Amino acid sequence: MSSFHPRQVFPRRTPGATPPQPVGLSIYGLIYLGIDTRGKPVYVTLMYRNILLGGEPGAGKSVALGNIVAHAALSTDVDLILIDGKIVELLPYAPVAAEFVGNNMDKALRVLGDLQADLDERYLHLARTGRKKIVPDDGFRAKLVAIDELAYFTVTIGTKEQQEEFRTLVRDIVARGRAAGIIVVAATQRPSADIVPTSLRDLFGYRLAFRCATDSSSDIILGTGWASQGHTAVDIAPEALGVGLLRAEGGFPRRFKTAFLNDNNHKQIVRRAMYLRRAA
Ligand SMILES: Nc1ncnc2c1ncn2[C@@H]1O[C@H](COP(=O)(O)OP(=O)(O)OP(=O)(O)O)[C@@H](O)[C@H]1O
Repeated sequence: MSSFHPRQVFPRRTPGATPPQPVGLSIYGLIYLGIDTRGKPVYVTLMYRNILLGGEPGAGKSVALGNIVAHAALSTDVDLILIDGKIVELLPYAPVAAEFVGNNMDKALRVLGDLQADLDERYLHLARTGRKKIVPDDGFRAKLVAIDELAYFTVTIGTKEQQEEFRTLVRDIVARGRAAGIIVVAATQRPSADIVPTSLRDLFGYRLAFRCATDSSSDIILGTGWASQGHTAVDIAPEALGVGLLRAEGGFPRRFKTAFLNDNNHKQIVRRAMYLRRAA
């Protein structure tokens, strides 16, 4: 499995040497998220998984989401579907996205509807071949769906019916997508039971809680009972931007700080991703 290393994406050039072949990352590889309290790197593997990010406004969700989207952009084996109610967070990646949705409920529903139809086709293929998950040889490309601010589409914009339709589509894509090579990365600054009901939360293999106002909000992301065992995102200091608790399926929450890519880093990554994707 490949892990992110700047040399891999920006290979060293020797004057006069044959230019190196462009080398991208892979969505099947490890995705670098940051560094833990013992100084160890923290990675996630998102293929066949989903990740939920929650926490107070300004706690670091978009930065973490940006790290994941950056890795996916540099991975030529995945298509990006970006749904960003705030528009500005993911907009820099629009040039390398298969779909970019801003604050537009109709478009969000259309894009999610298309994903659901794609999902049906993938499951039909799995049924025909008698297998349980899509592999690269099946000819279906992996897709990464990043949603920045779930609540924006489930309580703020659109009609009640549209919000319900959005919820239903997201739940189906999260539930069935992992085996079919469709990954969902969803963020919310409102970790409450109406935005993230337990039945939806439990479908996410990875949960990442940034600073939360209450133990119950922290538990809504990490899972019921963790706060009472001392694992709560409430005790993250307000000034500890980018510090969060990451829990992988069946594991203990692990405290770490996300890597930080500034606007210029993102611009460079998008340029590189455009080049890699053209060459692929
Ligand atoms: N790992 C980090 N290292 C340094 N600074 C960080 C880190 N993570 C976040 N920050 C700082 O905190 C600010 C807010 O982070 P971010 O936009 O990710 O928050 P958010 O949780 O997405 O907020 P909102 O819900 O309001 O969108 C960033 O602009 C950045 O200045």
